Amino acid sequence: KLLQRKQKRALPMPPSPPADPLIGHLRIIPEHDAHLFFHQLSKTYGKIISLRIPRRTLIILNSEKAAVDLLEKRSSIYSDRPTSDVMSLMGFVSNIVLFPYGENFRRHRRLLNQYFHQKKCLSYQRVQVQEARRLLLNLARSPEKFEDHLNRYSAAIILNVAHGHQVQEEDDIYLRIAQDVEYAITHCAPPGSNLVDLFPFLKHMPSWMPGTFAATQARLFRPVVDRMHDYPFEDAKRKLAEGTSLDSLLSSELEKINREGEDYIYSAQDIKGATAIVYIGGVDTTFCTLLIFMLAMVLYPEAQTMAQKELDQLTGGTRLPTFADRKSLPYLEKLVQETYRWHSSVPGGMPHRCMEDDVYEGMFIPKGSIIITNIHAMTRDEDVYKDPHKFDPDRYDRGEPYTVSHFGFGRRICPGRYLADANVWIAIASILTAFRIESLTNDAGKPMYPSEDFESAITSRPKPFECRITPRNNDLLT
Ligand code: HEM
Repeated sequence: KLLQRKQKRALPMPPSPPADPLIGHLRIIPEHDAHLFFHQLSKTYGKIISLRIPRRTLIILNSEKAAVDLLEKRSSIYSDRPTSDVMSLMGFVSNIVLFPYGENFRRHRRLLNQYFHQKKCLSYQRVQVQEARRLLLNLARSPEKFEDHLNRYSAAIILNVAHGHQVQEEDDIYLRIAQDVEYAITHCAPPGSNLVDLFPFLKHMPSWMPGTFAATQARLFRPVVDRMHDYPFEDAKRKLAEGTSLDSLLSSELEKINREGEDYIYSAQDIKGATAIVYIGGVDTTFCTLLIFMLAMVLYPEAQTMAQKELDQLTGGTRLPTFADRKSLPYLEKLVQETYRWHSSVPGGMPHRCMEDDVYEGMFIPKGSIIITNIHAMTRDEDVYKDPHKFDPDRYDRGEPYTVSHFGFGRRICPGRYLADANVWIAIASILTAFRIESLTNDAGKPMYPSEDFESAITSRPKPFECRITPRNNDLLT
């Protein structure tokens, strides 16, 4: 075994750009849009790259094949996560995203699977259809606020099925709490990417030391994060006592805690953590995907026309689509898949951690390496997709494959993917049936196309843009 280990360690690591002494590649890794930088590096150094920063090795995977070969086919050693001190300081303590691979991870995964496995998600279709209709009415009423409406849609479904809460038209307290938490997360930087995470010892330094900014911020934001965990739980307890609960993850779990008490395998803390992460993992990702779809429709009107023709043929223009129609809408399916591929809403993926020394294609991957799944590079891989920057649903007729990377990999694959995919599909199908989405025009009637710019933290969305959203058939909007 010792010999094997020595033989592995004698192999070269994946290629890297030149490094500085001591700090390695720390200086060249940008704080923002690292996925673009890593993609660029892959053009010079190959699709698997290693970077060194103090106390850590990063292995960047820029190809879907490598990610599947390692994170899925060897999932028993690639399903760990690097720790995030910032997120723990902020109060995300019972949060599956941050759990190392082990018993707690498995317990939480089982809990989420109970509520979000493929068949269970069929029971949420009624809520999804109802929220899609409300989305259309909101878009008809104030099309210029399309961002707000898409955000509300994405939140309303999660809050209904996970928290048992029905979003209010005005000033909803759940949305307000979530907004505060979103602000907190974006101001503390994504896990693994800031100084406190790279040098965990910094969090014990006084907060005036340079470089400890994120830790101070994290502590400041703690009450906001605590509220996201505590408020829904207390609210659900109250509703259960009053007999006014809606069926949801939270109400079912509370009933089990009440029934089984201390013997129940999930504690109040577990349930609070699970509902919080379903919100954090599920709302912004869905919202960003829908914004990406809107931008694609403005920039690629022909794809939109094709999808609308297909929808009109099926529905006769007299009704809105339902989930039962999905199989009969092949062009729409390609358009949805192309939305996932064209621009991923989680372009840098979530980091995994390798638990054993490993060898892949003759390259050594040391135990403890952080594995970055560069989904952006995978879905824009020129060896797989012709003109990858182009939004082109017809590419799949030429034999190009649907991407499998947008929901991540292996035992860490997104547990909410069935719910998410249905949220995205019914929203897109409904919007395209009811509205035409177009660029604004200048005084001479020429289209003023928005630029294809994105802003990214963990999730990525188009920079704010304007468009014209006009009803195609008012009868569908009553
Ligand atoms: C279009 C929407 C969504 C996208 C693009 C998306 C994407 C992802 C990705 C890329 C990961 C990382 C997987 C990995 O580590 O390899 C992930 C993890 C996760 N997602 Fe999603 N997601 C979406 C919606 C949802 C929804 C609706 C939920 C909740 C119901 C959810 C809950 C989670 C959780 C809890 C994790 C962490 C899993 C773990 O660490 O084991 N996501 N998602």
